[in-house]
Amino acid sequence: MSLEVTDLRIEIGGRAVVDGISFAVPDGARVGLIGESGSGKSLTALAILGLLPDGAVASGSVRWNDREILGLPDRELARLRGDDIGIVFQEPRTALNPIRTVGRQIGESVRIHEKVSKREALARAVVEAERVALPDPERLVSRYPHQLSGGQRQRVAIAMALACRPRLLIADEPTTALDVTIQAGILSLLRSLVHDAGMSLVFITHDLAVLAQVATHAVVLEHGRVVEQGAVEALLRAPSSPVTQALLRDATATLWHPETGTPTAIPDAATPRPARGSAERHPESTPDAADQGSAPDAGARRPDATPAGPAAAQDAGRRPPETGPDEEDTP
Ligand SMILES: Nc1ncnc2c1ncn2[C@@H]1O[C@H](COP(=O)(O)OP(=O)(O)OP(=O)(O)O)[C@@H](O)[C@H]1O
Repeated sequence: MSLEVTDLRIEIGGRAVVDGISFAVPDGARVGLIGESGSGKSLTALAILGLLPDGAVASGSVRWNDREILGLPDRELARLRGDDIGIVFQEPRTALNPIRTVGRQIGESVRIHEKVSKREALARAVVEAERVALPDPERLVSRYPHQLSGGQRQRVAIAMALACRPRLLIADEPTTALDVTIQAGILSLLRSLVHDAGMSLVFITHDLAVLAQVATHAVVLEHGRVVEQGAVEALLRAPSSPVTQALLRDATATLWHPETGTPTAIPDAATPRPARGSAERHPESTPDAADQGSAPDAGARRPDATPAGPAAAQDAGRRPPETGPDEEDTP
């Protein structure tokens, strides 16, 4: 199933905040929307999902599986969200209901879309929690969001988004609110889940280094317009627009010191994947200790403490950082 956005325009108060954006996400593709704050990334995603704020008017075309979905009635869009298209937002705290157990919340998305009993939904919640590598899923489903760490909450939000096996996942800055070590674990999980399910991905970020870890194609936005798009590898090697060049400078600063590393060595989603059976293809087999809790020493691998060089960057992107077992359930 493919997504095609053509000449999308969004006006708010007579101002064109998204001004003729076009891009395609073929079946199974992983596309990043990248740009500075205010470039129109989130509104583009919200328009695709039919979730634009009041006062925003969209025109152009959004085709999902060859069907026009821009302007569909709310009821049909609601069915599409969850059934076909999953969503993960930046701040899991706001996506989760603080007074409901996480099991009930994961199960709820299953119940709404698959009309199963409460008991079945809870059983599915355990399976889904396991799928996103949450520790001790049987016990975890009876906990409340505030009892989990930030990384665990984001895993719950991902489980909710994927519970009904959507064909497209839209993730809007899903790791921006997380510590850099936790970020790596979530990115690796997302990449594995999307790859293993053959899902398509639209990943929104302002960080080219993050984008390079999950997407193979990037659409660069500025002031609501596409300034450049192409394979991530090509953009990293030869960014043509000043915007992409600036994003690349910022990205390299995020992960390693540019004077000792080369930008093309940013962990790259196009890099061949390890053989089946490895931890990366089966994230559930190796719970990522780094985001099982807010590790007291999590800052030890913040950008300024990260060893310089591409190897360090690759390390940050691919290997679950090691932390002690006593960090596991710390909220
Ligand atoms: N509800 C709103 N009312 C008025 N203007 C809005 C609203 N939402 C977004 N905008 C404006 O639309 C433009 C694009 O916003 P959008 O949130 O899509 O940008 P973004 O690239 O996702 O930025 P960020 O990375 O900060 O989330 C910005 O100029 C923003 O100020």
